[in-house]
Amino acid sequence: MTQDALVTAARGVFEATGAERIDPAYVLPSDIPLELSGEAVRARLCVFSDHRGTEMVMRPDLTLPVAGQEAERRAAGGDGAKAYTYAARAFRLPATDNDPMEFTQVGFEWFGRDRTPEADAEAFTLVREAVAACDVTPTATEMGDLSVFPAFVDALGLARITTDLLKRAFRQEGGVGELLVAAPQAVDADLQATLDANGAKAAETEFRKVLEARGIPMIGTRSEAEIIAGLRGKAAVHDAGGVPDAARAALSDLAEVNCPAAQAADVLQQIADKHGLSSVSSVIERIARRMEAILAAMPSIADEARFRSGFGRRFTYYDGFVFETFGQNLTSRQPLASGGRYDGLIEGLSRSRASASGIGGMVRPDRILRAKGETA
Ligand SMILES: N[C@@H](Cc1c[nH]c[nH+]1)C(=O)O
Repeated sequence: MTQDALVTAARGVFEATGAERIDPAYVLPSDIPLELSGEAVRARLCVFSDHRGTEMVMRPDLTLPVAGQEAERRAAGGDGAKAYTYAARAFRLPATDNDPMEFTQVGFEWFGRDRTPEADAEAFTLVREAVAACDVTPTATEMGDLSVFPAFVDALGLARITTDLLKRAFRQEGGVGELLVAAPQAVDADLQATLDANGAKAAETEFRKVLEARGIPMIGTRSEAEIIAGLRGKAAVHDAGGVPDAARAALSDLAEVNCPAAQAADVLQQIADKHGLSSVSSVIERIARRMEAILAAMPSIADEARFRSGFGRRFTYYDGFVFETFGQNLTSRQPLASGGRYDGLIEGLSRSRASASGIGGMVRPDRILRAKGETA
């Protein structure tokens, strides 16, 4: 199959559901993708300035502009359940030699449907139908659920600042490992003025002085405000003597979860029982029901899918089920299909003028071609 034939095949699967075709804005103000992409994607955004010097960005995926358009529609009074489908170009700076800067994603986004585990399963199996229509054999699937870590943290009953810090750290590259050491390091002395500064602007000024004194340029993908918030949290946790032992033990067990997806609910339940965290049971129940529905529709997935507690940070907008599917000739950073749930995105993009559940998924025909050992 040529790449065009793959696009047609995948698109046919999504259009057969009755979803509306959409081709939203190519160019977005950069603040939206900057906030909502995880660090891995953020570093790869194609950014430029318009005539006023405002930073703009080429859409790094379709979920963001489709959700942006849907947020506008809902903020203007539109409602109901909506399903969209696209076969459209997205843009990211290549992470490897053989990755293109511009590529096609064929996918769908559903808004305003019930937030059920059965809907998660339906979205997953629809993506897999598109993969099957492309006649490629997946080699592996990774699953995760971004509501698990926050639920465990909440169940631990920690001080608010520690809870916030842990949740934020989970979303960042490197994860929470650094926070789970027994005796956390104090924040360096030269950063004290930043911590003591009054107000965000003053803190940023102090922070820039430290960077200058140390000769460090701001080249990372985290903003100054984010770094300072992280420093504040770390200092507070250090002052409090670190994350309490019982919480560290529970979160360390959680961080290690990497098992066949069909066992995920049981494995998580054992950790919850061991550490006496009964309030996570509804999240676990949801994972069990979702997997049951996926297995009922696709029994063969049992051998292919794994569940990892730390999985799913590529986009910050995900807040529930997430998955990626891989094939031959692709690295672990090059899924040929992926998707997930983002129930908070419409509310975020509309600045709370609207809210609606969201879930979607897509396939990448260029990678499917590679997985099949064919060239464009
Ligand atoms: N936009 C995601 C895939 C997705 C679609 N809908 C939900 N998730 C990506 O590019 O990886």
